[in-house]
Amino acid sequence: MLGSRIRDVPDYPKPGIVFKDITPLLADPAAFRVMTGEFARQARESGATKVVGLEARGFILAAPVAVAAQIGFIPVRKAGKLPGAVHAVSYALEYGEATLEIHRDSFVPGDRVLIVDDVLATGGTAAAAVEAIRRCGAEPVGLSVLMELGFLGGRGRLALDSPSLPVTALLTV
Ligand SMILES: O=P(O)(O)OC[C@H]1O[C@H](OP(=O)(O)OP(=O)(O)O)[C@H](O)[C@@H]1O
Ligand SMILES: Nc1ncnc2[nH]cnc12
Repeated sequence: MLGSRIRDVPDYPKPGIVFKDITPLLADPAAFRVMTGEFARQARESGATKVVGLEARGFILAAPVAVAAQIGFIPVRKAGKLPGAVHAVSYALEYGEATLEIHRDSFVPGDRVLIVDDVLATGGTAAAAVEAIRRCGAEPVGLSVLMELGFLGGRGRLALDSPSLPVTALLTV
């Protein structure tokens, strides 16, 4: 049901990339509710005390999870968007390079953090988020994504740095 709401867009944003467009899913309230409920269940089962969303599509998915699971939402933003003191991590993703940032004071001691995003491709973005959270002194307890592009090896890449981090995908291609 969720898979039928994701649209393939060939050659976007670059030739050779098949872009997984989640906007049809976001426009379908039943599908959005199913997805949010599944992520919220994972948040509860992992004992997460915070949900991190990755700008920009990750924000849309993670914010309702935080509300449903009744835990705080923490934004990881692209460089230059957060007003406070930040930790910054640069990384490569399937179709480019970027720097993400997180407020240094995002967490309290003992916080357990579930990262929520739409797509796990090469794993560069997720690995950078894990590093940023750790630099803040908090513990990542899971990565939950809507769709994993298995052929790009993101899960294996994450396992190199974080062998015990549970990675859960609602859909895998
Ligand atoms: O596994 P990777 O190869 O790192 O790719 C996955 C990331 O790529 C996309 O983010 P993008 O930077 O395009 O941001 P957006 O949400 O602002 O479109 C997607 O939302 C993931 O965060
Ligand atoms: N193929 C893809 N589709 C959508 N988002 C992505 N992020 C990285 N690769 C992607």
